[in-house]
Amino acid sequence: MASENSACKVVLASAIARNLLREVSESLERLQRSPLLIGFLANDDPAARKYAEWTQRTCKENQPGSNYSVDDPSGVIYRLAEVDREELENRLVEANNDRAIDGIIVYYPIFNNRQDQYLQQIPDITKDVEGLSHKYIFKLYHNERYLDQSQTQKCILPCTPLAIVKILDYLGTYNNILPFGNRLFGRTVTVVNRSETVGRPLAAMLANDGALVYSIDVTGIQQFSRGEGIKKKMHEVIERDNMDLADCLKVSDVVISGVPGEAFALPTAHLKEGAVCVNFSTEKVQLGGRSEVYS
Ligand SMILES: NC(=O)C1=CN([C@@H]2O[C@H](COP(=O)(O)OP(=O)(O)OC[C@H]3O[C@@H](n4cnc5c(N)ncnc54)[C@H](O)[C@@H]3O)[C@@H](O)[C@H]2O)C=CC1
Ligand SMILES: Nc1nc(=O)c2c([nH]1)NC[C@@H]1CN(c3ccc(C(=O)N[C@@H](CCC(=O)O)C(=O)O)cc3)C=[N+]21
Repeated sequence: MASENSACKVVLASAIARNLLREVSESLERLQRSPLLIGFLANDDPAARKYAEWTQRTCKENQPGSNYSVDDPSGVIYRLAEVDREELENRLVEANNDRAIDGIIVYYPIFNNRQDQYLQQIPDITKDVEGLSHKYIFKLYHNERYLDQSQTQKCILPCTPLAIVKILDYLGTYNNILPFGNRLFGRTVTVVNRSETVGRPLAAMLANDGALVYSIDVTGIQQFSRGEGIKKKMHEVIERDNMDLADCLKVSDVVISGVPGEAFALPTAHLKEGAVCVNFSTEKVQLGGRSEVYS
């Protein structure tokens, strides 16, 4: 977050991503063959098309070495499938049965109604790269990190909440003296957004990691936490009708915003000294502003 205050530091996500991309290419090199990711585009949504282009670009950037070629790819191979939305369900079933396909991504919205939730459940869980299968979502909320008893298969987490976790880990918000799964103990976080794709899973993940989280949306404030001394196995949610955004900011070590549109203003005067601020919205956050902007 930019400021003339010299104690402030702006950190770009690209610097954080560099280390992670190295990890990705190292693990790709250990594979017997390059994984194939198929992206299904079945709408005219410009944001979805952009996201499909970004997926393709990221796959190319993850080629080990610089001599990537379509004929000799080594890394993640990406195939874009532009399909009619009425055909999508059958194409997904085919992709599930096709042993050459390792990962499936579907660009939403398709029908922009509950049929999209139905479609989310079609990709096989072993190919669902976005973690949209109900089993993954259930495990996220229930703080179960593995698919199997012997803990060999980690659950897939939604990418934007996971990216924010990685950012906070890089910045030292995770206390690595504590055991994994409890490393946010003692931290207070405000998340301004409670969408089903980002804000709500993020609040749950941070609370499951031990944080006290204030989750803010247009309807009000909820507290996500594992209770006093993080004694509970998974987070619980309590309505916090008595609090406003300023109350949350004053006690938060971390503030995460993701409000769509350009109008949202973060009342920076209420920020705690040394607070870490992350914005995942496509639009910039206005700085300053009144404390009751969320309502
Ligand atoms: N960087 C990334 O990877 C991603 C970025 N985005 C961006 O993040 C933003 C949000 O995306 P979604 O969560 O999908 O949007 P959404 O529209 O589904 O949800 C918006 C959330 O913000 C809350 N909200 C809206 N105005 C508010 C206000 N004034 N005060 C407090 N809460 C308010 C709503 O109640 C809702 O919980 C968009 O700009 C989107 O483009 C979304 C997904 C990934
Ligand atoms: N199954 C599915 N999953 C999605 O995650 C999904 C989707 N369908 N359909 C389309 C929307 C749109 N979307 C965005 C991703 C990044 C930014 C974003 O903000 N990106 C960065 C830049 C990213 C870059 O340049 O690599 C930015 O604009 O600053 C916004 C929006 C995800 N979507």
